[in-house]
Amino acid sequence: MPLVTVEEGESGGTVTICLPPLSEEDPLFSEKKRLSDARNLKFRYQLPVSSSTEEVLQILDQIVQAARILHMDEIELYFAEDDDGGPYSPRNELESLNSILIMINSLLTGAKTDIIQVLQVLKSKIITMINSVGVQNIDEMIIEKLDAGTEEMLLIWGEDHGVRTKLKIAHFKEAGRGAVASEDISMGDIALEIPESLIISEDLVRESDMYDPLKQLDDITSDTMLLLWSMRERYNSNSRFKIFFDTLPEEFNTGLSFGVDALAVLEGTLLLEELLQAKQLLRQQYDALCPKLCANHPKIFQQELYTWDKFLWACELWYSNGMKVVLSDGKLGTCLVPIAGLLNHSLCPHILHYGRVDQSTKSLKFRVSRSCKAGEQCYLSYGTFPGSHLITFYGFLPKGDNPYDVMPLDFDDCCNEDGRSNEAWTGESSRTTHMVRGTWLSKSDKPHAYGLPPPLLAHLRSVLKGDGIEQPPEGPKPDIHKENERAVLETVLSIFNPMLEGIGDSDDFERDNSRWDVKLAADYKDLQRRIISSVTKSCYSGLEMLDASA
Ligand SMILES: C[S@@+](CC[C@H](N)C(=O)[O-])C[C@H]1O[C@@H](n2cnc3c(N)ncnc32)[C@H](O)[C@@H]1O
Repeated sequence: MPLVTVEEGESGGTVTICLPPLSEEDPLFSEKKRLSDARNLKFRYQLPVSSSTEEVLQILDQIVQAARILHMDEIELYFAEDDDGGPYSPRNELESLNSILIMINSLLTGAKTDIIQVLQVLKSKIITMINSVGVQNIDEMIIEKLDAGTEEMLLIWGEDHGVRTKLKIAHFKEAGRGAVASEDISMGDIALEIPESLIISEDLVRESDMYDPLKQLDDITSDTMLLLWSMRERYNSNSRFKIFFDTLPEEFNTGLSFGVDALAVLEGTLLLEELLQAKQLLRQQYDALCPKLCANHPKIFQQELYTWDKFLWACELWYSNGMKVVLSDGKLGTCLVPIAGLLNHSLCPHILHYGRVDQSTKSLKFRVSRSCKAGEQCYLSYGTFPGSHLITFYGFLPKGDNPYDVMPLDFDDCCNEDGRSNEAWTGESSRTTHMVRGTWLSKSDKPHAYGLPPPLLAHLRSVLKGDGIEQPPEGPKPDIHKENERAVLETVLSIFNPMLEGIGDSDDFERDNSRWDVKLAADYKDLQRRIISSVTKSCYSGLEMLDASA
């Protein structure tokens, strides 16, 4: 789906700028519409060519606010406060600003002289804004060494097979290998291009002798077939991808490999349960598949290549390096993409979209959405994941404030006593799942916002008031009743105070000398403690404020 469509209109000395209208097919349509209406934002703007720079920038501010709403995801929308026009997250900001830049560039092509000036003012401001997203959000890693042995050979192999790159490989203290710009890469440029023929995809299993026995199994997915294929290919000295397999780590260090000490540190967190369940599921999958395949087809599935440890290694490989790609035949699948698999993740990435093979060039292009200077690490976005997911499947916590680090809250009371659901503001059945995140991320100045998400407050206010009708979080000012407010804050405290007790005080061991998993588990627990304490502190300040205004 194109992010932006361009409609140029010029009548009577006006430039018309159209953002794509909100689509009713967007599952978040009604909430985005409500928010844009509440803020009086439009998706079509008219700029007189005679406008002063100040006037142009004022309209641009409105355009940017509207684009931010268009590009909001569910979490950003859930936490959006009515007095905060953004930015909401580096991802949302980069998407929004890039979509406007694409539109302006397209308007500039063939524009008449009088409108070029207005468009240039817009363009230069947008470029400044994009650059400042990087400056404000990036936390650089420390390069340990640039020269990278086998990785260098992987790059040479790639270039011999049609890879084009403006990246070289470096080692970083915090993240192992990563990619660094070997020259200045400008916004919109392609940092890396991988021919489709180098992508490890389902087709390779279909072409192999494994396909016959595998396709006879019930319920086996293409992803699992490919995982089993990679377990053997890893040791195939004649593999076309030998150099790729040779550069893979011996150990992946994801949450799936946490030892007992690390798991003990996680006591009191939801992550402990998640990790144990994920591992148990993998073990069940292994037991159901590998022993039988090895017994029935010993020539194809050699027992020594299909041990539990090797299966777990392959799972970690696919979880931490797999990319969802739409191939040129239109099929979507999880693939391994040599060289691209060396890019690290950032909350403020350079590369946001990379999942579709270009039909005309039959290659996967990694285009930067913000510039990357020579020598800077070039980052990818792995997705909008909370820390628990990144630890489980990738084995790290990103630096900086992660807006997707949310704690879910399930409420049973989705309906009123008479059984009506609360459809007043959502237009859909009411949420049963709410969430919180660190209240330091809230930018609202409203006295009754408490740093908590508007839908959660609306839900609790209505449930505790007893009328069961939720106020639209962005709608007319909610009626503030002090006793109701107190009850809301006390309810939140009654959930989070026991959690804080359960998680306990900060572990007082020497982290720097601990194993990687124990240190990571302790960092995760600190983060959870910080989020929970921010919620309880905000509630206590809210209660104090209510007392003071009594
Ligand atoms: C796709 S690979 C990237 C290349 C990887 N650094 C390597 O040396 O093979 C994903 C892995 O890189 C590491 N990684 C990626 N982004 C990171 C980050 N921001 N901080 C720490 N580690 C990161 C994690 O170990 C993750 O599982």
